[in-house]
Amino acid sequence: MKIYTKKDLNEYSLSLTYDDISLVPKEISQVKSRTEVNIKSKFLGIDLSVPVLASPMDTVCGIEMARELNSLGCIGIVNRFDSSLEELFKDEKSSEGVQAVSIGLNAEDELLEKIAEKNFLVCIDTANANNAHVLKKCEEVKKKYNLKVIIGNVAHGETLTRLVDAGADAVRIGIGGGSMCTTSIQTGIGIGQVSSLLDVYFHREELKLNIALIADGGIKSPGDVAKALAAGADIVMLGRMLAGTKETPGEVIKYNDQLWKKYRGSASFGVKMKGEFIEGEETMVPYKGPVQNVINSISDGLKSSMSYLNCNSLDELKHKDCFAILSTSSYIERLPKK
Ligand SMILES: NC(=O)C1=CN([C@@H]2O[C@H](COP(=O)(O)OP(=O)(O)OC[C@H]3O[C@@H](n4cnc5c(N)ncnc54)[C@H](OP(=O)(O)O)[C@@H]3O)[C@@H](O)[C@H]2O)C=CC1
Ligand SMILES: Nc1nc2c(ncn2[C@@H]2O[C@H](COP(=O)(O)O)[C@@H](O)[C@H]2O)c(=O)[nH]1
Repeated sequence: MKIYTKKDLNEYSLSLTYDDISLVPKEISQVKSRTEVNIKSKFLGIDLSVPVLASPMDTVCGIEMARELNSLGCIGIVNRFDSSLEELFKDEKSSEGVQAVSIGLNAEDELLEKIAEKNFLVCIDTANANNAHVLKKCEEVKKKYNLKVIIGNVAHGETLTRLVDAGADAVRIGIGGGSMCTTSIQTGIGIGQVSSLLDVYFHREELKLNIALIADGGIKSPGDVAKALAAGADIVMLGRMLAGTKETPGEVIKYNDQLWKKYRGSASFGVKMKGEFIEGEETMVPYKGPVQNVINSISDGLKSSMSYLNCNSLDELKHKDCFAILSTSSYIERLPKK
């Protein structure tokens, strides 16, 4: 069987996603215990214990989630759709423990000044970073307020230099791959998440650009987190994996003797409240309890993956370069059976 490097995968004829690839352990690991594996990193100057960002969706990240993730050594980006941003600036105490917020293209100076006072990380939350108006907003936020800026999304690395020139510090990679996403069905846009990530990764490396890469959408398990980081992401952005946890905004609902919480796309009817350009769905997900359980499971899975691959740091994982492409049967074989 061929062992693929990132470059091989990037040149593969078909677009690939997480379920198409696997990591291959092929050397003697020197790791004595998974507890010793170091998964610490820095993202735009912030120290992380686990390289996870919560997506700025209204059923994923409000103030409570952002605070809890901060205390767990991750980052939660407060969403722009509900009343969270208003609450955040109510008084001095309300923004304690929060590090990042999202804004739309129409964000005004009044809001940006408050954000700048707190020196928050700003995510310009749009579907398409390859848009002149998004780049203009990015330039404005950088020039006027000199904040760290995340923009997105992109599916390909072709325009990466333009994003960097506009001042972007990080980019969300992935169009059409989110679990609530109907963009591909509605528009025919988007490729597999792994191929998107690799393409942007190689553009960054070849052009020696200084921009952090966020693998955003389609990550379903700690194993997918490991694959995304091995494929070149600096951090992963999660929606579905964090949805349903105690700290997400929204009520816990009892139905058929089971507990549920709502999860919906930012371009769903429920968020937009008008029937134009709907590119997202809405669902109920089982209640999962504290988000700490999810983060612990990601931390364990990632450390274990790195131990198999003889990696002691995330930087080593990024340079491991040992992937397989899975046949459909070998993908199915790897799933637990009843
Ligand atoms: N990762 C992904 O694949 C996607 C993610 N999303 C998420 O949903 C959120 C809400 O999306 P949505 O309200 O549709 O749009 P955005 O919030 O991204 O809209 C940003 C602005 O861009 C304009 N625009 C022009 N062309 C497009 C386009 N092709 N897609 C989207 N906007 C466009 C919009 O105006 P007008 O509406 O008048 O055109 C709007 O003024 C996004 O912020 C993003 O987080 C949405 C779609 C895809
Ligand atoms: N096309 C759409 N994409 C959306 C929408 N809302 C969010 N998103 C994207 O999905 C990820 C989360 O993905 P998941 O697989 O972890 O659930 C999020 O960060 C956005 O990039 C939407 O309505 N339409």
